[in-house]
Amino acid sequence: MRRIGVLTSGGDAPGMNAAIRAVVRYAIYRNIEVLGIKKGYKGLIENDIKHMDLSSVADIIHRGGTILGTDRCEEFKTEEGFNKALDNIRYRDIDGIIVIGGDGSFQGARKLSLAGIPTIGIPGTIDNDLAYTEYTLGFNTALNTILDSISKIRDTSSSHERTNIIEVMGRNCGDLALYSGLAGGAEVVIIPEAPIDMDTICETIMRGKARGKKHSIIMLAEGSGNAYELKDAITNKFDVNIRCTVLGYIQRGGTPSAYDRLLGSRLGAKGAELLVGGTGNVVLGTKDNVIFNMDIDEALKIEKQFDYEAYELTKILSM
Ligand SMILES: Nc1ncnc2c1ncn2[C@@H]1O[C@H](COP(=O)(O)OP(=O)(O)O)[C@@H](O)[C@H]1O
Ligand SMILES: O=P(O)(O)OC[C@H]1O[C@](O)(COP(=O)(O)O)[C@@H](O)[C@@H]1O
Repeated sequence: MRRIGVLTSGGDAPGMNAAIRAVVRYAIYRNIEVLGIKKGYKGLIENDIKHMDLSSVADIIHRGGTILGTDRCEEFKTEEGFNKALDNIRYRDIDGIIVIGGDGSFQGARKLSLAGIPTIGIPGTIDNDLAYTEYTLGFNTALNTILDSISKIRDTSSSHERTNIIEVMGRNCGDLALYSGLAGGAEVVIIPEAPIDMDTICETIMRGKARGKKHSIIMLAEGSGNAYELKDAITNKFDVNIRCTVLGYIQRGGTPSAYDRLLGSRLGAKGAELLVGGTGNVVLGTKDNVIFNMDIDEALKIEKQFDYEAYELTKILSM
């Protein structure tokens, strides 16, 4: 290998910059040239690709977002778009590509590998919805951002003796709501993996009030509904002082936590090391904090296990 590319794709996530920095610096350390592909797969289609040197990744390790930009590029899924991308990869003499993103991005990486371009996937998404790995880049930072918000919302909810519904990201995966609910002392956690009926929600809030609780927190994953609709449904059932907070994109930005900077640095360097050594069509992950690699197809087949223990513990501890 003489020249590798790196791109970030799908939703951005804190820690992606640490990973880009590690890819670039590790490859240069091994005398390999790195090209930065802008806006995910869109940059491949539009030939928006830049040479990167040591200083292109200076002063980014502490920044959220991604310096390469990202995109949800529908065109790349079409045959025409994919072929344009392939032409540009060949035109730029790119020998292999590191893709930092989620499962959709890995589908794209898999297709490139099948077309003869070795790819390595680095898991980057705040949702933590990739089953094959313990943690994805950005999840830890987003969790801490949510926890900070829960603490603030608890203060005011307590003063006003209110229930607050906090809606967080997570389309198919409730990890952000579940673990922030456990760490933030929520009374109710509503996630796609564990549907809950309205009566149970109302009874939990009423039971808390009856034993003198000043406030209740309901964590709602976006994949399980809308905070304002839930509020209406609860207030139709019983008289309760309730407010909603939709955290939105605040969860995706911000300076990455120590954990995500370390994870990004380790995954980025390992990805470059493997690619330079000729390995392709794999994704990187961690198990017991040790980095491993796995065939992309195998990794994408693994189904996420629901952490029932954490879910039950949240209920027990918030009695
Ligand atoms: N089946 C697919 N084939 C080729 N490319 C895909 C496929 N699915 C997704 N992608 C590419 O990956 C990008 C990111 O996917 P998306 O699902 O939006 O985010 P994530 O990677 O975080 O799951 C898409 O915009 C598209 O360019
Ligand atoms: O930025 P967009 O396109 O509005 O996407 C919002 C979605 O992105 C996420 O933040 C992360 O999604 P990814 O899996 O693409 O990283 C989801 O939680 C959220 O539903």
